[in-house]
Amino acid sequence: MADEVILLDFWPSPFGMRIRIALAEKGIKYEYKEEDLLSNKSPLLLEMNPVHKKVPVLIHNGKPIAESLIAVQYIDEVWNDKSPLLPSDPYQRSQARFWADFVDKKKIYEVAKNLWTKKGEEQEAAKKEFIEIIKLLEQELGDKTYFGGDKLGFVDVALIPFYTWFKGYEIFGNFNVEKECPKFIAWAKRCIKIESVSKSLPDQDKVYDFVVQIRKKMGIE
Ligand SMILES: N[C@@H](CCC(=O)N[C@@H](CS)C(=O)NCC(=O)O)C(=O)O
Repeated sequence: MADEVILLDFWPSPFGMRIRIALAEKGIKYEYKEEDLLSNKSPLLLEMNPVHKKVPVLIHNGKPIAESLIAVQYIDEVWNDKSPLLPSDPYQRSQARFWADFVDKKKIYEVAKNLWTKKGEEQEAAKKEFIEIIKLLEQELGDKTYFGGDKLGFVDVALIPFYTWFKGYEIFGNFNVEKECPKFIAWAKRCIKIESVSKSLPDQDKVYDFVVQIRKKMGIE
């Protein structure tokens, strides 16, 4: 019997984008179910992720896997015959996990939210922190084409979705990431040329319009 794969997601979610890329890398067909997080959470989401009540949730043959980095690793383990995302060497694998975890521990999403929701000192502090995080990632990238080496890997999948939000960060934060971190932007541009990435990510203009809409809802001028 064929696998049943469902992704509960919300289109601008960078966490959901990770799972979309991983599924695309493996060539897995799935049903995409959009959660409208701007209105009520669906009974299905509450049932499938009763602990965090957040998207994304991957549902494989009726069983839920929540938390995007865990779901991406699950995909890599279950469909292990194609496009491995994590290295086979245990040490290299630990390092890939370290840097993907770094992305979440540093809370890029929350730091960046202060770029487009705050002004003055708070916004300046967010800008500084954001650039510091990106510079550390640039160091880790070093001379590699991707974090995964010569092909897309776990850290690339964890990180590239945030690039779709950069237009909003830069316009409302009034700064230019490429000026500060050209190597990072060159990496992002390489990633979005890959088919599994390009077909899984919304374009920056669409996410920017979403940011504008949320700012309006929050009453930010
Ligand atoms: N650590 C989680 C983060 C998921 C997350 O923050 N999802 C957001 C959408 S981008 C959400 O569902 N928010 C709804 C809420 O917080 O109630 C993951 O990696 O999956």
